[in-house]
Amino acid sequence: MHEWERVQGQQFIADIELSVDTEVAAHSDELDDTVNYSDLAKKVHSIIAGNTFNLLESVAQRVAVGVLDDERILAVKITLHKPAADCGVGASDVSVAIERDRSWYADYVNVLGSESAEPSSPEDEAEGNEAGEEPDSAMPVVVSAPNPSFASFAELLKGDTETDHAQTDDETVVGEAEAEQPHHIFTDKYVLALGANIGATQHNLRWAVGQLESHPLIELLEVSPLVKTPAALAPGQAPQPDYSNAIVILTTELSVEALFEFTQNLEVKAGRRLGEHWQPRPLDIDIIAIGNQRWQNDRLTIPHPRAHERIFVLGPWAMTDQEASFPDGQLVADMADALPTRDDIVSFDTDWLAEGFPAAPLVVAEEDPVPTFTQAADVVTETVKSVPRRRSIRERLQEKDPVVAQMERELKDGNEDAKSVLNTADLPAQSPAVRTSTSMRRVVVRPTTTGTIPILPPEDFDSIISDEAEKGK
Ligand SMILES: Nc1ncnc2c1ncn2[C@@H]1O[C@H](COP(=O)(O)OP(=O)(O)OP(=O)(O)O)[C@@H](O)[C@H]1O
Ligand SMILES: Nc1nc2c(c(=O)[nH]1)N=C(CO)CN2
Repeated sequence: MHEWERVQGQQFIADIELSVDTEVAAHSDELDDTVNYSDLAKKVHSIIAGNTFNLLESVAQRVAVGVLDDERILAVKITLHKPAADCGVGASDVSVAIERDRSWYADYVNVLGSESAEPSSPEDEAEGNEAGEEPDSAMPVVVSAPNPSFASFAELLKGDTETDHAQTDDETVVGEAEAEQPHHIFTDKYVLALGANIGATQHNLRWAVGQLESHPLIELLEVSPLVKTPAALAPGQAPQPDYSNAIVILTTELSVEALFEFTQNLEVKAGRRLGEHWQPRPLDIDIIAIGNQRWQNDRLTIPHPRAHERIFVLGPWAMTDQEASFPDGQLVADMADALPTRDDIVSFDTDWLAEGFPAAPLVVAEEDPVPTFTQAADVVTETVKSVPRRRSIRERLQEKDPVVAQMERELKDGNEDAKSVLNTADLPAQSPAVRTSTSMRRVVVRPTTTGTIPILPPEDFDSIISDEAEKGK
């Protein structure tokens, strides 16, 4: 494909042959029981017109994925014509024909799903430890606390940016290594929000980022710091442990539906149970935004309908991409700063991927009850109108988190549920670490480092806060 063709556009003609079971529709005579060719034509049109491709083969394959997103379609043959192809001897029709079926689609969507190790239980992990090594019973997450005097989310990590990206001898910049590889041609940035508030939260979030990172059709661009916030609850919902959340920004050749299916599978593999809305969860992945696209179907609404009021989405997103905006032009950083829950980020960790990507999630066994807490967590309701009680970050850090305190007490009393909630049994790292980044740059990979992070007594936060403030200058 020539450069001018990509810039000026060109005409394509797609012949699409579907393999569909027509038996049901033949009996019912209902349009809903078969594939509506008008809907399909619109979809194929939006795939071809809405993306930039280098090769006819890429266009054809992307159309095949879009067609097979409808699981009633068993197989598809696509012949894609370019009637005005410039072959150097005058325009002539050039075409590519491909055939794809459901089993190809399943592999395509879950390329790694079939290869990755089976989820392991916390018990397996404990057994798998190196000789004599005790699982770390310390609270592993809080390594850095927000600077209480930060001016805005966009400014928050500015001081960190250079250090984060200074390349040392043993780091490889993925962007440079990739320079020789073909570039992904899909330009829209996909913004995903990851969250977890039960089980091995940090472990499972790192695993999920690793799964996205190693999917051959996904190019990971950015991962935000891991932020901790009180659970936003529906009115009347029982208290829950605090959430850990992060934003991942990527581009992909998967269709939105295929990406969604992949992320839903990750949630299931991490042990997500179906049930109550907004129940505590070991892994949640939402698609927050896709470039400036705005649309809705029966499974997805883009942008995510509740993203604009969630500090655990806007905060880490703004820290990662200071220029990010919603399709209406509003800056994510401004929206984060305007939220009444702005100060609810009790801590954030910019180095949370340093230990690399675990090979498998840690799953709390199906029969285990979801842990219950006898002491209330901070409860905020997720509507901007009801402003939650606000405490300063400093206050929050000085008081011990009530849920953590409660769980530590329960741990002392030998309560195993509390142990799993305290995220105590992270696997050793399996692959190079991706550092979180704080501006729109390529992900930096460096060799794995291991080590445990001790619980910090509250008084140590003061020195962290002043160090952070120093760094921010
Ligand atoms: N942008 C989106 N990203 C992810 N899921 C979405 C999106 N838009 C709509 N959904 C739908 O939401 C469903 C998830 O519902 P569920 O009750 O589990 O939501 P949740 O993740 O618990 O809460 P929330 O969507 O408020 O974060 C998905 O099955 C999906 O169909
Ligand atoms: N802090 C926080 N609260 C939540 C979250 C979340 O990710 N973080 N997700 C929810 C349902 O998706 C409900 N409440």
